[in-house]
Amino acid sequence: MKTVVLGSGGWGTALSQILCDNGHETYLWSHSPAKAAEMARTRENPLLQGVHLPESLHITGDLDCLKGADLVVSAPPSFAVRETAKKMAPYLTEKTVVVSVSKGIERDTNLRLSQVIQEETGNICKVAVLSGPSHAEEVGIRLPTGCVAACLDVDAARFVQDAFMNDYFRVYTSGDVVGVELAAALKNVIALSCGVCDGLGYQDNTKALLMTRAMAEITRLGEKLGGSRQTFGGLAGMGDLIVTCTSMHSRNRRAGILIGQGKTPREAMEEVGAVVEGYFAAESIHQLSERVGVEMPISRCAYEVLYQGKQIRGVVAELMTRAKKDELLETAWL
Ligand SMILES: NC(=O)c1ccc[n+]([C@@H]2O[C@H](COP(=O)([O-])OP(=O)(O)OC[C@H]3O[C@@H](n4cnc5c(N)ncnc54)[C@H](O)[C@@H]3O)[C@@H](O)[C@H]2O)c1
Ligand SMILES: O=P(O)(O)OC[C@H](O)CO
Repeated sequence: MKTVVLGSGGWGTALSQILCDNGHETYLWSHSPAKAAEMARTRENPLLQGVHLPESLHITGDLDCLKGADLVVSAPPSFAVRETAKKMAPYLTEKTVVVSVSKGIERDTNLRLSQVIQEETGNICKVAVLSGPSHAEEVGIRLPTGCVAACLDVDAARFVQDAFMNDYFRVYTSGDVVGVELAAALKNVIALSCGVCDGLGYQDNTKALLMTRAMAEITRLGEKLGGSRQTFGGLAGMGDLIVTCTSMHSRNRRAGILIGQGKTPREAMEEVGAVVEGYFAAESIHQLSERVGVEMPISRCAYEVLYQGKQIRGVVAELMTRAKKDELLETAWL
């Protein structure tokens, strides 16, 4: 079949390689024609160092590659999902499946990214999401990885599973689009916070405390917004939280380390040099949790440090000395 990946960051590029490996006619589109030409010439993406892209991969800056596509992968950073969806819309038919792989929440509207795509494409096509513990750097060198393909339409979820699954990329299906998408966005704020702990010199006890209590608050908000509890204990939830909080591949964690060492959020993001979704998601999550009345102490503290200039050590002391709780009463997700 014909597949098109829109967005040539590390993740779009790694996914386009899987689709090539699986024998699909695959196009990787970059919003920068110059960048597309350079990648086509070198067969490399500087964001995915050491990976030589398959000769069968078509790399282009021309949106006409979308003509007749069976599967379209939406892979830009969250801030560009709406403009990318507007661009793809004229090419879609009722047979096209669009799969969103970006991890975030749209600023201003606080919509999930599949909702943004659905808004811009009408109900022409089916929209699925693909998420899980999956750093592009490792998928790029074909290390065993697992993800979840979620769609309300079971056939579309299976279609995505079939398109991507192979001996190094295992895909499970799910009907919980809301949970899978929220888990992806929410964990980025926690990965950034784990990085801050590293930057401060805190060690393993602190990070285990942070990750475990973060799961409780992520699940609280996710369920309130319509996600299934089980999803947060699965690959897209716990799995992605673990990988992002512990890996040096994580841009969110790396930005957090720099902030913990004293850099401002802006300086940290510039130094990381790739999209740090957790910074943007922190604001949306703060607004969403306030709107629906869900307590999220860790995410709120991250918001206060990132957007209100609160002192990190003061915030940590505040978290540690919150009102006393009973763990079983407070850990409904278990
Ligand atoms: N990198 C990963 O391991 C990984 C894994 C899973 C999900 N994701 C998610 O995928 C999304 C993309 O991340 P990434 O790591 O591929 O990005 P990246 O940081 O590697 O690169 C960002 C890319 O976005 C492109 N871009 C910038 N403005 C654009 C626009 N207006 N329209 C289209 N493209 C534009 C740039 O050309 C650049 O190539 C993010 O939401 C991220 O959370 C990333
Ligand atoms: O590099 P990060 O922090 O954006 O994380 C990438 C993926 O979400 C890991 O699954």
